[in-house]
Amino acid sequence: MTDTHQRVVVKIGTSSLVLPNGRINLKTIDQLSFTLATLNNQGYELILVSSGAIGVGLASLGLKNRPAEIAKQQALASIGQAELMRIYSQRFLDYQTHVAQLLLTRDVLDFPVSRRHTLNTISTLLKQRVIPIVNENDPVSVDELDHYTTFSDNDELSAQVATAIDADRLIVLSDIDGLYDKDPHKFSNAQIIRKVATLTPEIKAAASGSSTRFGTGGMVTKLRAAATMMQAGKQMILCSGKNPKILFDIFDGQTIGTHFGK
Ligand SMILES: Nc1ncnc2c1ncn2[C@@H]1O[C@H](COP(=O)(O)OP(=O)(O)O)[C@@H](O)[C@H]1O
Ligand SMILES: N[C@@H](CCC(=O)OP(=O)(O)O)C(=O)O
Repeated sequence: MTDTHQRVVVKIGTSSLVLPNGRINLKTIDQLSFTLATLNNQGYELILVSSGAIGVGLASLGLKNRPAEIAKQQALASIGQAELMRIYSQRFLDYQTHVAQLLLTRDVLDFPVSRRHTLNTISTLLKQRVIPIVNENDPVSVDELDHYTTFSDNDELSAQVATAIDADRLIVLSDIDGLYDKDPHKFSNAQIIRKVATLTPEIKAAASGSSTRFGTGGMVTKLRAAATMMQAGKQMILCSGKNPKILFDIFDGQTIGTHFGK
């Protein structure tokens, strides 16, 4: 292994898991499973934070658009999460690798006892060379009065998990290959930024929301995740999730996408 980073969280967003026509992107899921299984065999400790419950729920029911009602979104998430895990389990088993599901809410990581149990579960899985697949527990997540259980989204969730388990780095696989000086889906002259050492006001001003149909937080939530990682003295890499085999190049030490932090 040429890379010194041993424990790594990989986050993949809905727009990489669902095709523009709303169907499941089996090619990406297969490449992701193959790549993570191979890296797991090489001795890296990997945690996958996967979005896609609602997107896969929509695909399963043949629906085109995300419903506005929260109850319908939560029902879709519970349908899609089961199907998503079925696909992951099947694909990973093709590569002789077991996966496990962890559905988290914010309070689970906020309260010391549940936090400790969750982290113990993750480290036990890692010792057994099982890859934990984490998502927010969308069907039960609520924000009301003083009871906050939701993460703002999975970019934040992945940074919270990465710092809690003391991962060396977080790799965010997105529908875009890095941070640009403005949204490349809106400006054809946008330029990629390869290295971000500090989150300056100019960098923050460059980031806007998602302009894709399935994405949620856009670059704003990715910068928040980067801030969490950098505050903890850790690195975040933002790169394209189109072909997750790109992870091999990153683990080989190549500079791909945008690197935040050290
Ligand atoms: N400065 C920027 N650089 C790159 N992408 C940006 C920027 N500002 C906004 N975006 C948008 O953020 C999107 C990625 O976020 P999102 O759609 O939530 O994807 P994901 O599902 O991968 O989390 C890009 O496709 C792009 O439209
Ligand atoms: N927990 C939700 C995903 C939330 C989310 O942050 O999505 P994304 O912006 O696509 O990473 C789901 O599984 O549908």
